[in-house]
Amino acid sequence: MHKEASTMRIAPSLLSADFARLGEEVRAVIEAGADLIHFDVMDNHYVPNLTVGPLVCQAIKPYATVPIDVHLMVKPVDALIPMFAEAGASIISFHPEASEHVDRTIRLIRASGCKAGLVLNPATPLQVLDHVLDQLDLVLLMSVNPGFGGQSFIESVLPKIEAVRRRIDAGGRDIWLEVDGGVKPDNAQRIGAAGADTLVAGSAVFAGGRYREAIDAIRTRALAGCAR
Ligand SMILES: O=C(CO)[C@@H](O)[C@H](O)COP(=O)(O)O
Ligand SMILES: [Fe+2]
Repeated sequence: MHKEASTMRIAPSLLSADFARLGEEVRAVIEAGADLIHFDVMDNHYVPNLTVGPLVCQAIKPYATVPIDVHLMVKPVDALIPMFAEAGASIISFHPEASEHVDRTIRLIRASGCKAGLVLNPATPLQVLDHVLDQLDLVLLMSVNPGFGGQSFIESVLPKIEAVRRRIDAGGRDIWLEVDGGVKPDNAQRIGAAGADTLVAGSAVFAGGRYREAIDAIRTRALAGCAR
């Protein structure tokens, strides 16, 4: 299935939420129109930062009436997959550099009942998709180097989004194309025009405190880009 112009999912990243009130934050962004909850897991090994694990995913699950989109920035990755599936993840994405056997890790995610995503850093070549794209439910393109919220969007990722969109459309399967890092109302139109259908936004949603305004602005501008 090719991208429909009306599809633009917004996934607020909890990395910029108030961690003392995570359940309420999850509820608030869903009420404000979030389609997914993006849950960033960092291990201070694959990336130089440390966040949260399956226990916290399990704790927010009762508040999450939309799918939890787990972004694993951990190495090694396989042992955590069944734990996150058990904790309520709907989508689990990982970085190919963090797995010795990418095909096996994708199969593990799907066998655990979750949708599988592969995450490409800004400098990761598209060739990593070559033999696995038809097994994926989602491709996540990083538009910052992973590890921190609040960084600036790396413009050179735009042609990469276009290239992945072409590959997905050529394959004819419904694979989501998610973009993560530095997404703001200001650049959402260009990201939508390049072919993304799912946008992660952390600081842009949580920093201003006006969740609905921020989510609506990102979605409206991204959809305007699709319509061009
Ligand atoms: O995975 C990551 C960072 O590694 C992201 O999900 C960020 O948390 C997004 O935050 P903003 O760039 O939107 O502030
Ligand atoms: Fe992320």
